[in-house]
Amino acid sequence: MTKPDLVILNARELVTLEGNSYKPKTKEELKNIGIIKDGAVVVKDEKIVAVGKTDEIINKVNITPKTRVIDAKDKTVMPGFVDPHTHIVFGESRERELGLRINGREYLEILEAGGGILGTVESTKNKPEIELYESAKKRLDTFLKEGVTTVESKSGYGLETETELKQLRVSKKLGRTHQVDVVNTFLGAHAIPKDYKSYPDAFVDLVVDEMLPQVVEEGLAEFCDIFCEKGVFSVEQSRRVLTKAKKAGLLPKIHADEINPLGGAELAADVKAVSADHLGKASDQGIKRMAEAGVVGVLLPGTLFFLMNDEYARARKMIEEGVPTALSTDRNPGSSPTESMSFIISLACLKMKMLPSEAISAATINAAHAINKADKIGSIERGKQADLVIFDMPNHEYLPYHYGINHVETVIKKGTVVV
Ligand SMILES: N=CN[C@@H](CCC(=O)O)C(=O)O
Ligand SMILES: [Zn+2]
Repeated sequence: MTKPDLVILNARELVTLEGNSYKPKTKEELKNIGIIKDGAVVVKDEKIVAVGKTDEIINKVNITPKTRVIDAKDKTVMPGFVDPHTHIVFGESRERELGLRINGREYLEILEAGGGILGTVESTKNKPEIELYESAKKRLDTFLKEGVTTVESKSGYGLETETELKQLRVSKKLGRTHQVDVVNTFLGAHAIPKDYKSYPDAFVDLVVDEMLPQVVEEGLAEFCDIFCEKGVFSVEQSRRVLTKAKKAGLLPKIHADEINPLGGAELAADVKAVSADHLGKASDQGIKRMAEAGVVGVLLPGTLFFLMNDEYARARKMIEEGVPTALSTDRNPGSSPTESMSFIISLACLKMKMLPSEAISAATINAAHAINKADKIGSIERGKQADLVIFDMPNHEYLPYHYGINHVETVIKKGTVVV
């Protein structure tokens, strides 16, 4: 065997997630996370070149003085987490809204009154590109320490062409310069700006006729998303934006049925979206249609937790019906200010009754499918990018169990130790 750059040996549990690079895990498959006891991984030129039991690998591998050898005795090794839904490029966060919400104001009510997303729009417009870059970089640093090695990043705090493009350029630069890989999504239709309050369709015109062509022309995004919600964008407006985006070469995603059951899940199936996200109020029919169409359901329990909801998305129903489920932090300045994928996994188990194995599948290989990158990341398999995390814990079940703690000890990105 060629001389490896890095070898991890003796992992008590090596959680490979193997076998689903071309199709996301559904139903029973979610529980099967491909654990190798006393596992080893071999890395060469940023890629995984061998995976197996330590005693088998050690006989095959040609360790040289240049090989970095990591002893993972008593540790658990997993693929880097993939976060398929974030809003990390923004001006200011909105901690003042916490007191308002504790006193009974609703999230959509705050938005209606010009706060919420619209408040962040103001602070984002006024920030120079370099400041947006520096603050988002810090968020990526935190993600990396939490074991997240790829994130999707949305615009949506501009709501006019110049600021939307500014956010996407910042995000793209982060992808080039930061160790965390960043995948861009255009979310020009994230809220209706104040000036368009009485003319929402005119704002949709602006999104599809002015913003979208420039985003595509500059190659600033792979996906297009929209906030389909009562008082924000209707199902028909969402259909229009996503259909146009698809024609222009961007893959559709949708913020669907987060707070009200509008039919966003059904629309996701109609337009063959890559993912439908939130789904707190998705209907039975919507769930069935998503399963048939193979739309990944990205669940964001951190958001419903932070918005003090008692009800969570019906993960068990979705799994039973065959929706490929994924998990995300939804890192943003107002409804989910966290980078902790581990905490999200705990919430998925405690509030949505997902098993630890199911939640881990949802945060790795299925999350990679939600951003169309499962051929490269999301599992520990030969030929995949060497994005690996070593956790100081005896098994995978310990992750959601000992909650609110970062168990990450070492992060390896493209074969290099970065944490
Ligand atoms: N729900 C809509 N958009 C974001 C929240 C953005 C914000 O509150 O700033 C979300 O996914 O939760
Ligand atoms: Zn979002």
